[in-house]
Amino acid sequence: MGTALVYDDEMTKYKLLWVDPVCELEVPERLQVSHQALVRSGLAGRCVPVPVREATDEEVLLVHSAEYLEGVKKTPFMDLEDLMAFTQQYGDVYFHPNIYHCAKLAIGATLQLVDRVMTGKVRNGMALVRPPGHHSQTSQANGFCVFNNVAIAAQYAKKHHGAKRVLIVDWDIHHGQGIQYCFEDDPSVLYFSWHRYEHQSFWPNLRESDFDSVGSGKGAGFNINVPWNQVGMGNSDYLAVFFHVLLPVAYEFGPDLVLISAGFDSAIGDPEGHMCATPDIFAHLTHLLMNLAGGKVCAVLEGGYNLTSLAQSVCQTVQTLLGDPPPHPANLGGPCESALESVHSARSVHKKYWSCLQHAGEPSTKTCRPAQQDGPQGPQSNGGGEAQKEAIAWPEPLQRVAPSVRTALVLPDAVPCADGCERFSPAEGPDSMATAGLRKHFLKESEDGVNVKLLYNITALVGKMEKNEVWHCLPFPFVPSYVLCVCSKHLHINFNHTLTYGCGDTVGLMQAALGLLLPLGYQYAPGLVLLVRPPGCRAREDLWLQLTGLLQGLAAGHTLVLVQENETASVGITASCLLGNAAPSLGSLAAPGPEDVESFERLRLRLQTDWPLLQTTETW
Ligand SMILES: NCCCNCCCCCS
Ligand SMILES: [Zn+2]
Repeated sequence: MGTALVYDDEMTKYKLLWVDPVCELEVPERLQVSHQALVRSGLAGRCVPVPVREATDEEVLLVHSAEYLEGVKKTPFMDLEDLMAFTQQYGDVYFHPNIYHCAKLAIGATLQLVDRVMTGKVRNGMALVRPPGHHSQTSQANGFCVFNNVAIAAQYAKKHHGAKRVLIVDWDIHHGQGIQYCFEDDPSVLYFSWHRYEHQSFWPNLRESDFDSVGSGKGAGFNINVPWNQVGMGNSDYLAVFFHVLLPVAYEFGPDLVLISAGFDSAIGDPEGHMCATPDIFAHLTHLLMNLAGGKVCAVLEGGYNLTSLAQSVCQTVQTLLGDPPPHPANLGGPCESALESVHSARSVHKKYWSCLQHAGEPSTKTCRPAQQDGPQGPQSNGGGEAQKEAIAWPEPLQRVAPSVRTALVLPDAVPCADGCERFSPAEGPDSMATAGLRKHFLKESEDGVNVKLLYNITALVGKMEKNEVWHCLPFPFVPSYVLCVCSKHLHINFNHTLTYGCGDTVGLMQAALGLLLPLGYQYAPGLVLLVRPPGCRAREDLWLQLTGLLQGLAAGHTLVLVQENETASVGITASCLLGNAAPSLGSLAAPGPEDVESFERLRLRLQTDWPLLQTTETW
């Protein structure tokens, strides 16, 4: 199944007709540069093009009031004076004779995407739209938004596709208050948003954007706000929130659809965000969501006002939706103190609603630490609207070149090759340092009779992966069961980092994968991931497929999965996972067993000093 791309340049045909320094950022070029970047990189050509359509009144009314819709309907016939007057009643937004048409196309594009994903015509996709939507509310436009595209899409998916649980991930740098208000008391829609907040001093300056707005009534626990109280947040801060707040809850929630309010003003260089996360991080954020909901992920453009980082981030997102493994994550350290405070606050206020957070600490009674002079990544201009003094530069994301063979299988002749894969012939070609290292190690082990021929094949495969000729492979059969990460600097297998972690059940393993293995792996930055399925894991096939999917975020996707002799049946589904197809949904996860929680916490606390991406609370 493919990846849909929904775009129409009609949505570039409105713009600001008067002087307004707040709104001048929201320009038609935002959509043009994003689409052109997708075309030039060849990514658009790999997507399934899906036409836009206008939303019907009924679809607009899923979220907005009739009187608001009636008012907006009049704007195409207004002259400049009336348009300015009409605009005055709302905040930080502008109208144009063609914006009503474009706003209906933005909803229609989003719903076209939802239709194709929910009916299985495509696996996932992206809608490149403007005007954005996440700030607009029942009866008002706000923050460049006229209709709430993503909120309407969630209601539409429930009503027309029987979606029971919809997860909305809003990674835009502004709080999508319009979405929060829409689902405040609705437990069928889990809304997650991080946003620049600076203790309510950043727009839209709302008290209800803070971490203690958790939803109300039956919706309590289904609204998660992670406020950024400093600018300069980077890749490690974003990943820490995914590993320790969003993903554990998302897997417990078990959505049947994921909508991403994909705003890229949270990327480096953005005049609104003032953050430092690089465009490649959106490849990882997208990847980490792609095994939820059986892979049904719809990304919908919201903000993003630096045309360079916007275009690069859109490409990173779409290339990952297409199934290409993300690049090696760049310069990961631990999250900064301010980010840790935000992570801790969100976890502690939600521990009563989500069993995966049951061991989170209590809300910190500490007053917030005196603000550092500089943001975590050095000096940033501190004003919301201040123009950045020095132009921010960052390296262009590296080309993510797809090797000729994506997944190779080393199988006994009797076992049929899974479709889409290549059967790998035994080792040939000169030993690289890497394969020599592996060979030396494995041969040392060969006293206990492990299949030496197989080992040669494995080491040859590693050599091919190292030369990026093959991404994944599935040599088979194999005996021992341990997972080891092979570091990327030079190949040494450092068993100090072998992490043995016994789990009672699937839930415990899944939470350990999210809160321990992934942060550790991302920080360790291995050159190769060797995933060995222990005997008898057929019983947890879906869990192992989740792990196989998630771990492809490491080592630029170079994954070696070793399968037991008696598990021929799992070769096909494992190969499918290595080919980029989503793992089957786990559904909603139950509570992890207390003993699992105990051992998980003990291990995390022991390791977090050396591996700061494991931290979930501030260290002071
Ligand atoms: N000082 C007021 C700044 C208002 N900025 C509005 C930004 C809307 C972003 C939509 S993603
Ligand atoms: Zn925004």
